[in-house]
Amino acid sequence: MLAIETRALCKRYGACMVVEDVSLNVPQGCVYGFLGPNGSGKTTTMRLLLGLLKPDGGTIHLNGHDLRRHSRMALAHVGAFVESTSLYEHLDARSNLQITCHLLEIPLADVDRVLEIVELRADAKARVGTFSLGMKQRLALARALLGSPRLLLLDEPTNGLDPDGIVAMRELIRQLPGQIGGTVFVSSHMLAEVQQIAHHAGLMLNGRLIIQNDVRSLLGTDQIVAITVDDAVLAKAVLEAKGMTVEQDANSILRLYCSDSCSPSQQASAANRALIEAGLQVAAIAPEERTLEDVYRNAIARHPAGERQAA
Ligand SMILES: Nc1ncnc2c1ncn2[C@@H]1O[C@H](COP(=O)(O)OP(=O)(O)OP(=O)(O)O)[C@@H](O)[C@H]1O
Repeated sequence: MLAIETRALCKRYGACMVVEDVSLNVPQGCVYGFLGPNGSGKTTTMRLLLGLLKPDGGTIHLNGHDLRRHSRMALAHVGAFVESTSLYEHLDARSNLQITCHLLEIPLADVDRVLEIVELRADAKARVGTFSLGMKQRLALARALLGSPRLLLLDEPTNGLDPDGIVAMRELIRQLPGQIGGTVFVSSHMLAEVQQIAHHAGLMLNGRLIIQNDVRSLLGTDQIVAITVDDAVLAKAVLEAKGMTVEQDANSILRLYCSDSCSPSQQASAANRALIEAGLQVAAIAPEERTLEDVYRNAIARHPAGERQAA
């Protein structure tokens, strides 16, 4: 059973389709990074998942329950913060959480548990108006954690945070699946951040989910070998004469594009041998690490929706 499963989810505003044919597969127990530039449809999708918006087409299942038919069961173990989080600034952190407990009929004892998780226990009696943005975000996260949800939806939790706040939130999110025994679905446009914490990722563009996979597969086995050599022009000619595909960048680093029939390490050895036989000095030769940013840029370049956006 998936934590979130949507099929052909659609939402339009007027004539504009802002979520189109989105089929999410979010496994249990993972951090799922829901990525995309501003306006790509992430928040709208999250509002659909929470039943705050009605879809124009498609289905949503949360923890195996159909959101349309059995919304109470589907949302029973879901916590969220979506967009600007409203906190009572004139009250202290504990009181803010207690109000939510009263509203949702959650035992007050849960307040200490969630304050502990977000590391705000020492500030429980401080007025929220005096909190930094990072502390407010963590308090909003604490509120979403009340009632022990098994699925947590977080919309841009690092928005507006300074570097320290981003690191603190990232570390919190990384640990959440273990702490809640469940799944964290987190939207962001900060790909490098998400790459550090997400096991799975989905990439949105112009309302469409253009890629979805586990992060390891998305980053793939390295298919490019970077080579630093004393004479890049000669080296390129030597490798091309051996039938290899090579490009030279502005810093005279060569990129060897590996063929499917050979692993990157085999190609690296073959290239190294050829260069040394040609009397060249190889300073460095190693598979190049890909990032989610690379994956995303490639996908946008290849995808028709990306061409529309670029036009
Ligand atoms: N209530 C609305 N009425 C009309 N259009 C809307 C409404 N809400 C969102 N949109 C449009 O839907 C598209 C997707 O917006 P959405 O907020 O879902 O994107 P997003 O990926 O979350 O962006 P951001 O990262 O900026 O929050 C945008 O073009 C936006 O202008």
